[in-house]
Amino acid sequence: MPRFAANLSMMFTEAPFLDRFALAARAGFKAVEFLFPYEHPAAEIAKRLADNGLRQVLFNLPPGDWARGERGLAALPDRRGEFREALARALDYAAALSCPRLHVMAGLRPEGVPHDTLLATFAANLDRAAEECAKAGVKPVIEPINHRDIPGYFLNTTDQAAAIIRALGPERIGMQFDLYHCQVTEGDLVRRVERHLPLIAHMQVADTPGRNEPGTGEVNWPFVFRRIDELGYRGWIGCEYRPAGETTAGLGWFAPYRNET
Ligand SMILES: O=C(O)[C@H](O)C(=O)CO
Ligand SMILES: [Mg+2]
Repeated sequence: MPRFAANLSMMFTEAPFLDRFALAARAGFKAVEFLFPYEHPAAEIAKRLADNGLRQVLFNLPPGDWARGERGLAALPDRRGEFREALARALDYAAALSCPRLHVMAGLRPEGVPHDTLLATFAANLDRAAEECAKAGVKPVIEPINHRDIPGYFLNTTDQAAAIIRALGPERIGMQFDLYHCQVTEGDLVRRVERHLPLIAHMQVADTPGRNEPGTGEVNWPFVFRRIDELGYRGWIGCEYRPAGETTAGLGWFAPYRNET
């Protein structure tokens, strides 16, 4: 059965961030992910994880100035120093939280910079991240993101991500396969999971078109989850969705999987 992790950046937002760990545990989750932990001391988050019997399965490197619209640094040639600092900071938190995956966000395509320059920067930064992460027992992951949610994001399709991962080594870099983004950009979900399965190191889910919980939109999730299980995927699926209403009221979809996490 698939294993689901609560995304504490998008779920349980009825409560302050540090209180969401207990709510996720009470709802039956055994693992969590979120976007960014950096507003809180790592020790504080580690305590919440321990107190609630939760595993941390993923979070993101610092993305630049998120409030100003920045969405990652890794493909930006003039931000390489900042990327190195972001990587070091993320690895400090990953050690404190025993987190096995770090999402390396590529960033938005700057005007007038050739694609090959961005790609070479992304590859060089990922190569460095893979080296540093390997020493810490962490796997960096990259995620294709649809251009409706993040116009201009550098990494957009699963094939683009797969080519980068294969060039750098799938044992060093993994794919963060967000089923929501794949449905928006490419569709053909199950065939794309089958195609990229050897490269997939983390998954995320939200229904389309609203990015709400599974069962609120157009995808037959019981079929997709059953196929993912049949394919032998044993990683985590992060619930990176905006609850349509109160979080626990929307967890009916999770009931068949609750004991698996
Ligand atoms: O938005 C997403 O799907 C990504 O997972 C993310 O980390 C932030 O953009
Ligand atoms: Mg995602």
